[in-house]
Amino acid sequence: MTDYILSIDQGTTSSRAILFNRDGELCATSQQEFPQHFPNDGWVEHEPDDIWNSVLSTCQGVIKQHNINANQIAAIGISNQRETTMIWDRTTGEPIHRAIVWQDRRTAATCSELESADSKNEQTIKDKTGLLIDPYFSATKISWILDNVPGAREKAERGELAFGTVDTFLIWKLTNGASHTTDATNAARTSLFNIHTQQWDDDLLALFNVPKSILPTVLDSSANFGTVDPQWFGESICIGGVAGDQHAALFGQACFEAGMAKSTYGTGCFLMLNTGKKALSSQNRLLTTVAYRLNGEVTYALEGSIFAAGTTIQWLRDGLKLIGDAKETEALALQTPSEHGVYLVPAFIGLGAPYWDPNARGAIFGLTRDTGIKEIVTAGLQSVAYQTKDLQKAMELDGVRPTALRVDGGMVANNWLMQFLSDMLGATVDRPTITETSALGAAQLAGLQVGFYDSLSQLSDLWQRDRLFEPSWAKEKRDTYYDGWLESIEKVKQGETSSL
Ligand SMILES: Nc1ncnc2c1ncn2[C@@H]1O[C@H](COP(=O)(O)OP(=O)(O)O)[C@@H](O)[C@H]1O
Ligand SMILES: O=P(O)(O)OC[C@H](O)CO
Repeated sequence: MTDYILSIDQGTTSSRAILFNRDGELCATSQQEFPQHFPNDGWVEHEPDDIWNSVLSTCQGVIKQHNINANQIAAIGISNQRETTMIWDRTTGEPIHRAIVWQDRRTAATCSELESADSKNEQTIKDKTGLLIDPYFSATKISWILDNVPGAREKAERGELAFGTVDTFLIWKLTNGASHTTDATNAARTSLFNIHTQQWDDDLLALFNVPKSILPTVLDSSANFGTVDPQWFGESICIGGVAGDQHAALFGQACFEAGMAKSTYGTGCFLMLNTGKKALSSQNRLLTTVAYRLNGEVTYALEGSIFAAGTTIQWLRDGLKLIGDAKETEALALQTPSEHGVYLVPAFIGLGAPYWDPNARGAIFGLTRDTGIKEIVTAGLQSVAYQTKDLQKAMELDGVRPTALRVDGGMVANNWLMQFLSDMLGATVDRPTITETSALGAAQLAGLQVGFYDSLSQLSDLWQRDRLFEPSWAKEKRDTYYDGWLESIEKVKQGETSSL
């Protein structure tokens, strides 16, 4: 009897393995952080071996911890940090460069050149991929590796190299090189995939100078991605579900109806709204993306991507040493007078949606002689809610308003922040019992593939509320707070970007 799904959640700062049972209950979890490398200003890299070893040991860890045999695992699901780019040798399996992480800004100049080379480029990319021109996405990272690792481009032209986002790399490793695949959600974040035709796009490959031979095969999010080599867990297990972590979280939050939205507060913050079978094109610099693809049928989403959420708390802890633990932020915020007037704009690596300004940098405004640790920490928490408000406003300008906002990620444990978020949005904020929704979504996608589950409505029924936060502020109060944020944003912007 196979009783479990093993879910891998490979995130930006840590890898997690979680065992779920048929009822979607979390049975065991193991997590391992790994080093971040910052070799140059704005560069962020991961060592592929660190990613692989942390995934392997956390998977082996949960199997041992829950004292099960690997033959009790029906399938494996993978949810992963998106856009992060790896290229390896097809024969040896050796990466030819460290992974270039989604946060990395080294290709900012390449992106500006692409924009100025031809005014049509931005529109072409937007029409085909739903994305903007930004170093965030994989395409310019791939080209950078091919141009900067000696001999790489020639090898790629000869078909000797393989590209993958983290999902593809893990599938390759787990199957011992037998499967070079990805799913439609991950492909949709490369800038090379046409989200309407669901094909790698020759025009985009030419524009970004990427040879087709290095690309993986794109499958549904629930599909047979290959069989895990028995050397890793002692059994052959099917990899049945794969999705980028934000897409997996939308799925794990059971946002299956158009209008339903989730917002994940981890390292960054990503708000995704299900738009159904319609790929809604934003006029306010939000992204159009594949929510998930099942049986060849695509469900689309509108996404707002914020680069700094939990990162801000980590910076307050590790950089400024104002706190010893992220949990302390809640008690400090509770002690802070509400009219403190401090705004912290965490544009550490520029601003993401809806501003998309890679050159903006962070700042703290409104300091007085009274300002202390608690005001700065509170302003850090509030910046997360203000940025979500920016996304809500952009969505409203695009004519959509989430019917429900379900939240997840490490930061949602903070009740003060969730209440402030609800007050700032003027909307209810719904927190589920399982906040490991990326892992849950990947497990459910895998479970659908192997018959563990048979319908989306069955999965909807498994979703359970922990707590609903309701807005308590009058509009005037909300506007006063938010206006101060918008003024602060205007002061840090460097480029010609959108204004809200
Ligand atoms: N109680 C809390 N209040 C505020 N932030 C928190 C709290 N607990 C955790 N965090 C922040 O949440 C982040 C971790 O969330 P997680 O979803 O695990 O991130 P990721 O998957 O991106 O690595 C960290 O940046 C941490 O600082
Ligand atoms: O690792 P996370 O959870 O911060 O997610 C990263 C995103 O997928 C980047 O697009």
